[in-house]
Amino acid sequence: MPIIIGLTGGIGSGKSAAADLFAARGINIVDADIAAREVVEPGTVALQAIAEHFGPDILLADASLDRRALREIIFTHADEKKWLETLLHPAIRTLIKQQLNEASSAYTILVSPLLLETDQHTLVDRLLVIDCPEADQIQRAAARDQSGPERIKAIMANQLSRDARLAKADDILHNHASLADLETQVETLHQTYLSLAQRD
Ligand SMILES: CC(C)(COP(=O)(O)OP(=O)(O)OC[C@H]1O[C@@H](n2cnc3c(N)ncnc32)[C@H](O)[C@@H]1O)[C@@H](O)C(=O)NCCC(=O)NCCS
Ligand SMILES: Nc1ncnc2c1ncn2[C@@H]1O[C@H](COP(=O)(O)OP(=O)(O)OP(=O)(O)O)[C@@H](O)[C@H]1O
Repeated sequence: MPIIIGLTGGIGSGKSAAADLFAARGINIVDADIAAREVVEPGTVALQAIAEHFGPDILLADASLDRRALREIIFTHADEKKWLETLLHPAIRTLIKQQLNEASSAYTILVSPLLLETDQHTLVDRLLVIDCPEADQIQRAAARDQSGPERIKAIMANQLSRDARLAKADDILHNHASLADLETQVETLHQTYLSLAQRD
């Protein structure tokens, strides 16, 4: 199996932006946030369990999950977050493993906000952390999600601290400057990973 690079970072740190730059270089990306959406699509057992637990108001008119409503609940009620994670994380892991097995590029990237908070880190060979000042995380995520800074801070409080994440990194992308600057760093790492993949 090709080497798997785990890409993680806090909300709004630039994981998707970095993953897009690796994808543009032909690298297969497995994205835990996308897997997390797939396991709750209409018709899944997980969505049915969520509707039974939180009540039918958690569904939109088209029977899909009201993600904004669930987000409000789980980041203000720790017990409900635990319940949801116990339901979803095993299903997300199974789907991620399946998608990693299907990857065919020289190396593969698993991008996940909770790589270190869950057992997903056991699926990767090397850890790439994307990092930026917390003020940038809050400003970028709030602008992207049309959400208040307090909401973003509440999510950050449920994720590993910046220092704890950096302490575990094999490689770091410093995303405090422009997207062009990020691309320069991605290109350098891409060459490193290609060399590592050839050695394997
Ligand atoms: C609560 C939900 C419905 C909110 O959906 P929404 O579309 O608003 O956000 P999205 O899924 O794009 O997540 C945005 C960001 O929130 C953060 N986040 C999401 N879930 C969690 C969590 N359980 N703990 C900490 N941070 C989280 C991540 O940084 C993520 O990138 C959704 O995030 C969810 O189902 N979370 C539980 C599953 C999970 O843990 N997913 C994370 C990937 S494994
Ligand atoms: N260096 C940068 N300069 C300006 N904007 C940036 C930069 N990096 C990322 N962004 C923007 O900031 C926002 C957050 O980035 P992105 O969505 O990649 O973060 P993420 O880590 O994937 O977040 P999440 O954990 O919520 O999935 C996006 O709108 C993105 O385009």
